[in-house]
Amino acid sequence: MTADLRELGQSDWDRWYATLERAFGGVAEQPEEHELWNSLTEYERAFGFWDGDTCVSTAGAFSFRMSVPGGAVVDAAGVTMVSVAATHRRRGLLTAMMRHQLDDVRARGEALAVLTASEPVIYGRFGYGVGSHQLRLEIDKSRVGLAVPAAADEVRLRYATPAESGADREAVYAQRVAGRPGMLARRPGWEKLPTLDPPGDRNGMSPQQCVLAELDGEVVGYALFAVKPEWDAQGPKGTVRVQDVEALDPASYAALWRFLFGIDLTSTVLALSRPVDDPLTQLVSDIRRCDLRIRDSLHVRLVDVGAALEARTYQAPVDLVLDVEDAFCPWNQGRWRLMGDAKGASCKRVDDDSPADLALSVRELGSAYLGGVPLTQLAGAGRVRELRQGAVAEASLAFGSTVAPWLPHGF
Ligand SMILES: CC(=O)SCCNC(=O)CCNC(=O)[C@H](O)C(C)(C)COP(=O)(O)OP(=O)(O)OC[C@H]1O[C@@H](n2cnc3c(N)ncnc32)[C@H](O)[C@@H]1OP(=O)(O)O
Repeated sequence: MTADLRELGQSDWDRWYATLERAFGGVAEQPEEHELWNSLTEYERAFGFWDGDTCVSTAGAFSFRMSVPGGAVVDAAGVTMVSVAATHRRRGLLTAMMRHQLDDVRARGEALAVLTASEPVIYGRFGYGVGSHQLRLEIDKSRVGLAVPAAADEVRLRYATPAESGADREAVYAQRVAGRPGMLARRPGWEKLPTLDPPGDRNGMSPQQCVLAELDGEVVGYALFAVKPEWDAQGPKGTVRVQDVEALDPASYAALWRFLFGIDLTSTVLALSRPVDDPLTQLVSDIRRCDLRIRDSLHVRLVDVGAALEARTYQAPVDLVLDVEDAFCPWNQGRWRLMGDAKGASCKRVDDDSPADLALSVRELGSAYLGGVPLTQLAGAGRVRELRQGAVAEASLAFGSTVAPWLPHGF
């Protein structure tokens, strides 16, 4: 087999994207999805292997800005649309694409690459670690109450169409980004993603609905959701599927959830992706009846260890030498001295013979980077080696985040 890696040309998008769709089972997306992903494709960052005239693999990246612990919003390559045709699988095409892409990310000066994986086993070999998780909640409303603060009564709720509420929702979202690591600042065009709602994908759900929360005439929160009406011999048993809830204050947040729980003729509230520290889990009266499930969300790769570790801040003062193993991006391999605190950090190569305090691979650094996976946990699994007593605890405290990282939507 000879296949050439080519940058994506404008006229090749349909064939290129069809290769991706086929690798995901061959069910064509709805026209609205095609149009959106076509408009968001960054052609100069999209490529694939071609076997003659046939596209046999795809990959791309988005030029994201992502929040990191401390509140900075930094460049990150959002790896996306990765596929290899089943006719060409397990011959190294993915590996070749990852090589090409990580070299390109480095050349662009982006210190981080991030992705959501179709299967979590794929990307560890390329230095990605699971850096954030998401909660799924399926709540039996008949058994679960909400302890809503009295101030929620001051919040006014009103329906708005998803389209007409776009500017208000984006303004709220934008204010939330810096406060939670792993959130993406949405560039123009991306505001369409949360309200992408092709009729062919609804499976009995209503079109997407939106409710805005207002305090003193200002929009301070929103909920995007859909309702699936269902009935059986005992009466109504519909489902409220929550796509997103964001609010700028606790009262508005609780008021929005109270609204979602109160929708008539429904018995279940289903939230597919919430942060693992979602205050909702403290509002509910019976956590067991929320059927919590946790799964991996954002996979994080430090492409430039020094620049990435300098881009975030640290919860507690830290001064450590890290011995980093990175076979796929050998420019990161070796010892780095990290000094930092809540104000800033420096991370430089160690040229002298200073001994390392911790030994870990770049994959573990990716897991710990956003503050969602404690280094103590990774050490407990034998994935971080403590070379100086106490170093794991010091590093774990410093790398932590007061707010759990979370990615609100896929890409
Ligand atoms: C960010 C995103 O877009 S995620 C979406 C990823 N895409 C998909 O899941 C679509 C369906 N799957 C595919 O298209 C392909 O199977 C891919 C892209 C996952 C893998 O492509 P391939 O070209 O077969 O991978 P490649 O041959 O480079 O494999 C490299 C190594 O990873 C392993 N590997 C690749 N895919 C998988 C997998 N799904 N599960 C376990 N191991 C895998 C291979 O066995 C190989 O291991 P080895 O080096 O020990 O031999």
